[in-house]
Amino acid sequence: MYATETVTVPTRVIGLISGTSVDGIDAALVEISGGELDLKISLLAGETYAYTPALRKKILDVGGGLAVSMAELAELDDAIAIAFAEAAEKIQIGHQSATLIGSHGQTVYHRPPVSPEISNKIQLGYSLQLGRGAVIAHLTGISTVSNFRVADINIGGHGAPLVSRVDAFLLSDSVEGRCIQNIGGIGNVTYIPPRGGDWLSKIRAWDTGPGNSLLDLAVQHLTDGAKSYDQNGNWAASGVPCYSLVKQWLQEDYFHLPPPKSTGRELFGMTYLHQCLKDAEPYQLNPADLLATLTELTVASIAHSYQTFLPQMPQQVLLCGGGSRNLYLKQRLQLLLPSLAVLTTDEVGLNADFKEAIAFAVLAYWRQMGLPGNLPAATGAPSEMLLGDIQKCG
Ligand SMILES: Nc1ncnc2c1ncn2[C@@H]1O[C@H](COP(=O)(O)OP(=O)(O)OP(=O)(O)O)[C@@H](O)[C@H]1O
Ligand SMILES: CC(=O)N[C@H]1[C@@H]2OC[C@@H](O2)[C@@H](O)[C@@H]1O[C@H](C)C(=O)O
Repeated sequence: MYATETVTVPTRVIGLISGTSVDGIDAALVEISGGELDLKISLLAGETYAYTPALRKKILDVGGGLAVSMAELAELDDAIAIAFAEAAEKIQIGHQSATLIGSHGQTVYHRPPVSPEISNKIQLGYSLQLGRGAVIAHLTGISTVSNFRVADINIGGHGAPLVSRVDAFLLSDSVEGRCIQNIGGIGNVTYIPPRGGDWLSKIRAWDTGPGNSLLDLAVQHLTDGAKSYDQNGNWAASGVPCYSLVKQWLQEDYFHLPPPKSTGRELFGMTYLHQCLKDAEPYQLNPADLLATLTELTVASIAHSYQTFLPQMPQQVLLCGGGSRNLYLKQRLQLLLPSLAVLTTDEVGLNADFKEAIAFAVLAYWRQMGLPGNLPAATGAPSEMLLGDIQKCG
């Protein structure tokens, strides 16, 4: 991989994503300049716009395997695109208009590829993000890049994680080695050695496994849907983890699979939680202990993956995503990784809540400039690719 520097005029770009938590559309209005090594961003506005409860339920049902007709699927695709276009309109209020949108859309299905090392029946991956770019472009009048994962998947990659190339150019440091750890519904990491020499070729990235997905589902289960998550991890903090269960759960095949690898709610979803609840029955855990144990699984799977798959331990872990607001989880991760400083990306100047939305703004900007968006070491693709379809407007 080689990297470019480019003289550019700052471009105003909107990044949009709804992640695996399906908690709403993250929108970031960003001013971007430079190419790769000289990439610069300035976040002008960031907001999360909740889906209507009906739309959220439909997305979770379809993502969870509910059979729908093709007409219903098309209707859902359009409804998501309309919600994304509304988010793009709202985030610009009080600001100069953007000239480009990068929209990740809503993942409703993700199947990693089957590689020759795993089976002789090779199979390309499949990843479906709803919320067509064409509808967003027509409604907003702004050229829209979408469908980011397909080009990487079509040549054998996982199509994820895609934020890693952006992490590399926005969050590398000349002295400290860093792990950028997103804790959304699913967790992912980008390992970045200190800048210099052949640092780019040493970057590694993969999906670490569950982020908040099992925790959120457990909270909903324990409160009969009255609560959707454990704020700041307060409930879990009042419990005690059951280490025998954590040890048993860490035997999950996914945690032992070498990177590149990706996953989703298809694995770490409702069926998985039900199995965890069944495994927990003999221990008669109270709700707080159960949440503490599931939190421990998230942090232990992250720490285990660093110890197993990183070429070298970094000096810092920079957390981002909603899980970075879970103080108990952060504290537990620090205990498991005592030699590293566990911080958030906010502490190095990049908003931890909107990093993914910012990343898709940058990916759209690179697409427009003709620069690649994937990192083969992260996705397993054999080469760098231009990512996303451009839907021009006007
Ligand atoms: N203050 C908080 N305390 C504890 N947990 C929080 C807090 N704020 C957010 N979260 C957790 O973060 C989750 C949302 O995280 P985020 O928006 O990063 O996920 P996502 O982007 O949908 O997922 P992914 O990165 O997998 O696509 C919530 O569902 C909740 O579990
Ligand atoms: C298929 C899909 O949407 N995957 C997400 C998901 O959420 C976290 C993890 O799993 C991740 O790697 C990926 O998203 C981020 C934005 C990425 O591609 O970098």
